[in-house]
Formats: sequence, C-alpha cells, structure tokens
Amino acid sequence: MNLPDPLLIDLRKVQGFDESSFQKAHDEPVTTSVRLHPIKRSGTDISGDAIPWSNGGIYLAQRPVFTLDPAFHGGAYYVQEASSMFLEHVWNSTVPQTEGLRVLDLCAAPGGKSTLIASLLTNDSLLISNEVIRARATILEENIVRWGYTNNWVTCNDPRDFTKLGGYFDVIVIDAPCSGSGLFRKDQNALRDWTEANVDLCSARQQRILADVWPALKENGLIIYATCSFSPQEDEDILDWIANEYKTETVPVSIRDEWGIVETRSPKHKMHGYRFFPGKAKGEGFFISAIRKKESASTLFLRRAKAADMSKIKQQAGHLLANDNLQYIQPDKESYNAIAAAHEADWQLLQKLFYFRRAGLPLGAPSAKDWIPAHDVALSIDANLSLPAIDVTREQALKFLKREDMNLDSAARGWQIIKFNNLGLGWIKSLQNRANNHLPKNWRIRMEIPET
Ligand SMILES: C[S@@+](CC[C@H](N)C(=O)[O-])C[C@H]1O[C@@H](n2cnc3c(N)ncnc32)[C@H](O)[C@@H]1O
Repeated sequence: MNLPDPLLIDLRKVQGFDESSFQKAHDEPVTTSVRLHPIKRSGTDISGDAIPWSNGGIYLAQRPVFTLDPAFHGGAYYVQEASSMFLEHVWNSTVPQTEGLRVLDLCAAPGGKSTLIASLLTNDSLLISNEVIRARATILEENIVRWGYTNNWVTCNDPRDFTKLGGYFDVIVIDAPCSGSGLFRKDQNALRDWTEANVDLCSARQQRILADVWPALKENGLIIYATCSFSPQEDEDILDWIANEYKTETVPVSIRDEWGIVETRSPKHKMHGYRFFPGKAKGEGFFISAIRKKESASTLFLRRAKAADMSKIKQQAGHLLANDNLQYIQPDKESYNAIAAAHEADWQLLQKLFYFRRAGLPLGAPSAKDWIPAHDVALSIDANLSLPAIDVTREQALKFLKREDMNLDSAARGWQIIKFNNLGLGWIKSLQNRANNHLPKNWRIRMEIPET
C-alpha cells in the first residue's frame, strides 16, 4: 500500500515507530474480531483466540457474514476492532469505582465503545451515549437496544450542549472524529481521502470538542481520549494542547511487552498515550489516553421533584420486567419507559436539556384492551424471563428477521418473543389464523438469504 509521505515523515518523530514493519503490515489482511456479551454470550458458539487486553474479546479465523447469524441480531456479541477493546484495560486501570458513576460517551456511533462501557458498569451507574449526526444516532440506538442495558441512554446533541452540565460527569469518553489513518487497511476510502489539511482540520475540531465538554467533568474526573489516527497532531499534540489550557495529568496504564502496544509521551508536557501500530500490536491503528482533571469544577445539585403516579402503568406493564425496583417515566404522550430509581432526578434534569433517542428501557404503550410491548423489551437483559416465547430454528429466525412468514405451528395466542438460542429477537402477535411480525421495519435484514 502506498502510504502518504507527509504521514510517514510525521511518524518518524514518534517513539516506537518502526517504519519497515508498519509498511509491511499495510500489505497484509486485517483480522476480524468480536466482543462477547457478558450475559448473552451463551447464545452463540462463535469462538477464536482471546484478545489479551479484553475480557470477552476474540480474534476470528475468518470473517463470517454476520447478517446471516441470528445470534448477532440478538446481541450475543458485537463486531469490534481489537485495538478499540483496549479501552477496557484503560478503564479497569484508571476508573476507581464502577458504582454510581455518570459516564458520557460523547462521539458514540455506531456504539462499539458504549456497548463495552455498558458491560463494565453496575446498574446504578448511568451511561449517556451521544451522537451528533442524526442518521448515525439511529444506528447507535439500534446497537444499544441489541446490547440490552437499561442504564444506557442515547442522546443526539452537539458537544457544546453539554457545557452547561457543570461538574456532572465522572468519566467522559471522547472517541474523536479524526482523519482515520489507523483504518487504512480496512477502508480504502480513508487512504484516498487523507490530506494534511484534513489532519489540521480534525485537530482543531478535537480541541473544540474537548473545550466544549471540559466544564461538564467533575474535579478529579477522567477524560478518556481516543482516535484512530496515527497523526501526532491528533494524538500527542492534543494532550499537550489540553495540558496548556487546563490543569490536568495523564494516568499511566501498565501494559505487557508481548501485546506490542507502544507507550508514548507528548513532546511538551510528557503526557502518557498508548499507540497501536499494525505490525507491532494485533489490531488496527489506535491511540488512547486517560486524562485526569486537576482543577475545580462547579457542582450541579440534582433536585428530585415528586414523580407522577405510575401505579396504573406498573399494573399494565410490570409483567414485562424481571425486577420491580425500576421506576416508570413517560418520555412522550404515547409511551412509557423503565429506568433505575437512582436515575429519576437525572432524567428530570436531562430531559429538559437534550434530544433523547432513548432514556432507560422503552416498555411500549397501552392500547384499548392490551399493552403493546416495545421491541426493546425482547432484547433487554432486564426482561422477565418467563414472558411467552417461541424458540425457533436458524432458518425461522432469519425469516423473522426478514419479516417473512415463518410457518410456525404454535397454538399459543397473543404477544410472544421470538427466541433463537434463548436470545430474544423481537415480538410476534399470534391471532386466530395468522401471526403478525412486529420487528421494526428499519431492523429488517435486506440481503438475500442463501438456500442451505
Ligand atoms: C470515531 S467515531 C466514534 C466511534 C464509536 N465511539 C465507536 O466505538 O463505535 C467518531 C464519531 O464522532 C461523530 N462526530 C462527527 N463530528 C462530530 C463533532 N463535531 N462533534 C462530535 N462528534 C462528531 C461522528 O459522527 C462519529 O460517529
């Protein structure tokens, strides 16, 4: 592969850069990897070699057609680049507690980092996954619904909207939009579109994004900053920029030599960063650093107003949930969601300030004589395990996912979850002589399914 000269010239200044192994690796194929869901993983038999910095990350020997695997649609695993999973090691090394945290994943689509973070938090922690681009927020929401965590909310806002949440977050993850050189092996367009001018533009945007959310971080809170760019202008230079602007320090992370990850230091303030160079580490290009805020931040006091009486809704929809300590909210006129009791005051505040795609677990809506369950319930890890369900074969599951007739011969009537290997995929409603498929239209598999 013909790598851009200006990039190579910049990289020669970076510690640990080995030009010949880097060039050679860019003529080799990429490895596919997935991260298994901590709870739903029993629904898949996908296997491979363990990724050493991630619990649940595996390298696959080949790339299967994920669209044709119902376990993928049920959220048994997430297809993610191995280097990105290093976030888990950084998180475990730098975030002191997992309980009661407020976490923002600011640039979250399509959801790789968010689904990873959701797996690391306890139920009383809150993860806000934000994506500014609307079409991408839709994909993010789908992936988060599939992963099934009630405490993972989705917003669609500009970073500057978070400025007003003074000192609210314990951790802010910024997987910044970047020039994408780390993905040259995966994406030919990234190579074709790469220019020095774009690197400068990305670097300026990264500074703007950091400045926008800085006030929203608590004193001693962490920003985990990452890019998939090799350019020092978007990596070490950003660490120096942030150290020039604010009182900060980076938190070093211990790494094993055999992982092939390179620890670098920013030229001016000697801030710690971790680089993945193809040819050294088994993964694509990636940079990550954990930055601690060492200055005071304003404190936002949350007031919990008396919530509306939801006892009638609890009677109608409570059967959908495995535990009854969740609270009910009404995000719009027609539908109801469940959230952890610990997050009621957060909802009361945040709903006034942000465009929500999802807060908590959507439960659905009452109809004249029925409760119409939301699709999200079928995929939720908080769903009642004894809800009526039909176990289907792989072929039937794929038909369901294509919204085609499955030829079921079940006598049961009413709302039922379609399950494959115990993984919920969605709802059908069985009537006297037919079953209606309630998979949302935009979730439908569009590819042709080959005959087996
Ligand atoms: C590297 S991707 C994030 C990948 C994601 N964190 C994951 O792990 O799946 C960067 C994201 O930033 C979003 N983005 C683009 N411009 C932005 C801006 N000005 N502010 C915030 N986010 C932006 C992009 O739409 C994109 O989804």
